Order: sequence, then C-alpha cells, then structure tokens
Amino acid sequence: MTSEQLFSYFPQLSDTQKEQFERLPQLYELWNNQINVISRKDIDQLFERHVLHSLGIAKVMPFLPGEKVLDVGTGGGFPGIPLAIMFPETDFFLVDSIGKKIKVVQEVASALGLENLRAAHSRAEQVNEKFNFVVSRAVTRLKEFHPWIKNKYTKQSKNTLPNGLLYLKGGDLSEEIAESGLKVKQYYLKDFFKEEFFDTKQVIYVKG
Ligand SMILES: C[S@@+](CC[C@H](N)C(=O)[O-])C[C@H]1O[C@@H](n2cnc3c(N)ncnc32)[C@H](O)[C@@H]1O
Repeated sequence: MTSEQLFSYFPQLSDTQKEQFERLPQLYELWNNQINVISRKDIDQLFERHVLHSLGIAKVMPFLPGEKVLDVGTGGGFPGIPLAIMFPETDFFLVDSIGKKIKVVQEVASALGLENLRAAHSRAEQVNEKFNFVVSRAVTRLKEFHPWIKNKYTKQSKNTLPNGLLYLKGGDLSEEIAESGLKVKQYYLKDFFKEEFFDTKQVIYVKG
C-alpha cells in the first residue's frame, strides 16, 4: 500500500499529518534494526497492516480535542502512534510492560514532534489515571484483558459512544466474546477498507 492509498481513506489530513505518516516506514526501519518491534515481513506492509489497521479505530471513534486515550500493550506504538497523528488535539498515553519497546515509541514520537503523546514502561494494571477511551491490539483475550482496564474510565462521556474500550481483533470472536461475559458491539473494518487483510478484522467496543 502506498501513502496515497492510505490517505485516500482519510481525505481531511493536513500536510503535517501526511508528512508524519510518510516518515513512519523510514523511522521503523531505523529502530527495528536495533530493537525488533515489528516482524521483518510486516515492515514492508507497514501502511496496510499497522498504520491503516490502527486507524480502523478512527473510523469507529472520532476522538475529540481534550479527550484522553490509553493504549495498552502498545508494543512499537500500535494503535497509539497512528491515532496520535490522526487526532493531534487528543491526549494519548501508551504503555507496555517491555521497556525497550517504549524506547522505540518515544524515539518515533519525538522524531515526529508528537506533543500529544506520552509513553511509559508500565503494566496496564499499574496505570493510575482515568481515560475516556482505552485502545489496544493483539494483547490478550478479552476475559483476561478487561479486568485490567475496567476501572480506568472518567465518568463524563462527550463522544458518540460512552467512554469505553476499543479493541482491534480478528477472526471468529464468538467464543472469546462469550467467555468474557461482556456485552460488546462489533464494527467490521471491511465496511471501511477494501483490502483483503481487513476481511475478518473488527473493532470491539465495550462500554466502560
Ligand atoms: C503482540 S504485542 C502487540 C503490540 C502492539 N499492540 C501491536 O499490535 O503491534 C503485545 C504487547 O502487549 C504487551 N503486554 C502484555 N501484557 C501487558 C500488560 N499487562 N500491560 C502492558 N503491556 C502488556 C507485551 O509486552 C507486548 O509488547
């Protein structure tokens, strides 16, 4: 996927945002050589598999200026970094339990001049702040994940959905949703993006 194909899904992007997205492959190339945060074959598909996938959350939830978002288990910065580029007036806090991954996030964010992003080496359970939304991808099953973050929401909701979790998931989720005992709303990314990669990908919303 080229940057132009990526941008075609988001016609409102400013020149600054486009430039930030365009710098990502080079920055990850550089950092991935030192600290492996993305598999080698995925680096070639960074725009589709990491950037656009992360931005699936943007299609479901237009974060507002001043809202606070926590990315749990961000790894090299997904979905947090693409979302922080997309919503420059929303505050993002990215955490991961592996410190060297957070180093990559901090380096990439600082190279891009992302002032709305903080990152910390921390387990989700140890974060002592409240947020409007929690986002995540590929960390663990909902049943295990949900207890970590269920008390981390601010009371007042301002957005199109009440404060809650937006979790990127793929495949058949019926068993995982049933075992969690949670009431979820499923958004299918194939409704937004035409690439085959998104055929089974979803954003799962759980009210906070
Ligand atoms: C498979 S990686 C996914 C990384 C990133 N979200 C992505 O999609 O590219 C899962 C990450 O979750 C982190 N992780 C697992 N349990 C965690 C916890 N309790 N708190 C914070 N991070 C956690 C791991 O260190 C790892 O970096």
